[in-house]
Amino acid sequence: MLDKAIFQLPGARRALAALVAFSLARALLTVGQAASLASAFTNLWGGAPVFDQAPFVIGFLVCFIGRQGVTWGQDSYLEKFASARADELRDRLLRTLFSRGTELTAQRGTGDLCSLALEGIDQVETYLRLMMPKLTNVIVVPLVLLVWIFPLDWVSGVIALVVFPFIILYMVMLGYTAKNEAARRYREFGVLSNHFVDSLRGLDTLKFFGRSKARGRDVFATSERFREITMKTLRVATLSGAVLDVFATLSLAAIAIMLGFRLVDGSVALFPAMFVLILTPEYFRPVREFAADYHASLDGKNALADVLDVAGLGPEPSEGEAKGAQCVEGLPAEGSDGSGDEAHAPAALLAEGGDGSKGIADIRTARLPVSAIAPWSAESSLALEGVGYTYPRASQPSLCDIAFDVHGCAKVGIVGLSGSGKSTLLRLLAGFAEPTCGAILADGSPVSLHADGWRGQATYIPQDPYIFHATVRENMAFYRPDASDEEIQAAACAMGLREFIDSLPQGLDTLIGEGGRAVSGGQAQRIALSRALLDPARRILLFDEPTAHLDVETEMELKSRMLPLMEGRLVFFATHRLHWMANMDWVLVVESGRIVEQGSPQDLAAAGGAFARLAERMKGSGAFNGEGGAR
Ligand SMILES: Nc1ncnc2c1ncn2[C@@H]1O[C@H](COP(=O)(O)OP(=O)(O)OP(=O)(O)O)[C@@H](O)[C@H]1O
Repeated sequence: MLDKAIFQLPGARRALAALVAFSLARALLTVGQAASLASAFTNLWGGAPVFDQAPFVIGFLVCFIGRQGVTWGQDSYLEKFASARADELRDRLLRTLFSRGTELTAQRGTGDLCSLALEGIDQVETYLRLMMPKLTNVIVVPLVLLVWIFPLDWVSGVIALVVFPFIILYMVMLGYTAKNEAARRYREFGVLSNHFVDSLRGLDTLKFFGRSKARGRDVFATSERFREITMKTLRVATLSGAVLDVFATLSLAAIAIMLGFRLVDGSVALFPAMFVLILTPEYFRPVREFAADYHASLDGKNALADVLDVAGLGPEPSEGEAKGAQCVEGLPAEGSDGSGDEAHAPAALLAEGGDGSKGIADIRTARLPVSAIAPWSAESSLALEGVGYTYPRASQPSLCDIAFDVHGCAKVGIVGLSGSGKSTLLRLLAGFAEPTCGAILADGSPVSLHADGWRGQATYIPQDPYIFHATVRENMAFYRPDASDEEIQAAACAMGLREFIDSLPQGLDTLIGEGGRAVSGGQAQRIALSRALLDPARRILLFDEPTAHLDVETEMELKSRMLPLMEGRLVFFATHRLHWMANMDWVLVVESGRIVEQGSPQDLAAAGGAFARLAERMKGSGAFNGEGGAR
């Protein structure tokens, strides 16, 4: 019944202790209420004057008001606790999404993550608010009431005691059924969210290929499945609640009937009979309240497990799981807030034998120091040693034994056939993912490129840079919101955006991106390049096929603007278009996740090895001609 995940929340033990105290107060006040009422009633039955009952009436009122006060105190305490935990979880979740977003969206899907961040956290809050007090009430209240019932009427005490474990057993059995149904419903909701977002994103493609109606039917079918599972879960919930109610009512009736018979034959006095009769419904009330909300809170329970898992706070995988997975992410150090600010050891350094096979538990507990990364300069160096990477859930590594080093403001080209691992290598260099084995050294010290110290000085420019729903100015000054108009205008000129901006109705203040004015692929690239240009602190540029979908004329024009931007910076440039390699200082040739050749472009071209073969194979698609021009 008690969800262990709750204990992973800060202050959960203290909150449970406070709730136990509230439950205890509630139980004692209930006893006070019952005793006052039973006394007054017994006295009146015995012919005592009405006015003499004033102390009992006052006692009853005091207990009644006290009980309302306890409920109010408990609710407000929990309100604060639940909303503080929900805020922390939302904060933690969002920071994890911003830090490991690309990896997580690939794993779980955008729609699922959106619903987790929006609805999921609300469900967790409701879950904490509803279930924690109900749980302590179920445990504490019946126990306290039994302590009072037994001495006064042991027969009723025995009936209540015998019935209670059956009720709990029944609840546990139903709980399992409901849990499975709710887990299925929760999973289905994630599928539905992903399906919906995916359909919206791919609407153009679906329309173009005449598949939008079929896709609409798919979304309908998924929604229907979700509806059916929801109805099934509700059926289980309603039925179980009703059965539990009947069970509790029958037990109550049994105690009442027994009391009635014994009252008539004189084996029990009126006061204990009244007292027990008043307390019995209170004895079963916590169980009924728990059962009534149990099903409603299951989504929150699933969401809590999910949030903790995504935010990296979930239960640690077993040794076996860890060994089975070659991919072990860099994990925040103890006390870390997960922002990546703290130094934490790259998992690679902790893996034995360089294959990432050491147990995850060892890795979580290991605390090797990781150096801070200094701002990149002409004297800096970066070395990858035996680096490998396996995507989560992938059976094969995408990168193996990657080793190279770069010094100062070098321009490094990364080439290879489609699927060879260029983007994966860039993702590691951008700090989007941690190597699963091997080590990364900056200036000779182990580092995690996941840390802000690296990310803060790197710019990642993919094939389709993301244009935010914001003004042109905001999009360009993304890394430096304080950039002056003059600086933005200068960047616009340098990147060939002048004409485009002049053509916009509100110039730099025109809204672009989704829901605003659309921009072409080339314009998006220029905006992304302006972002890097406007922030001189960004001395590391990571290009992932930035011109792959541009026509040759646009590419050549853009190239003439990009090359000056690369000067005085460390550049990694992954591309299929080999003419760029003539402008690089060093080239890495990747095949099936391994670097098969590296060297200066001229040496590689002369060597007649993998690079020369690749150039031969790519003739006609912007091949390498040794002079930096496409042919
Ligand atoms: N999210 C992922 N999960 C599992 N495997 C992946 C994932 N992304 C890429 N891969 C696999 O990793 C390998 C390398 O992919 P990567 O995208 O790095 O290649 P690439 O050289 O950049 O290809 P391209 O030139 O087509 O972009 C491929 O086999 C690919 O299928």
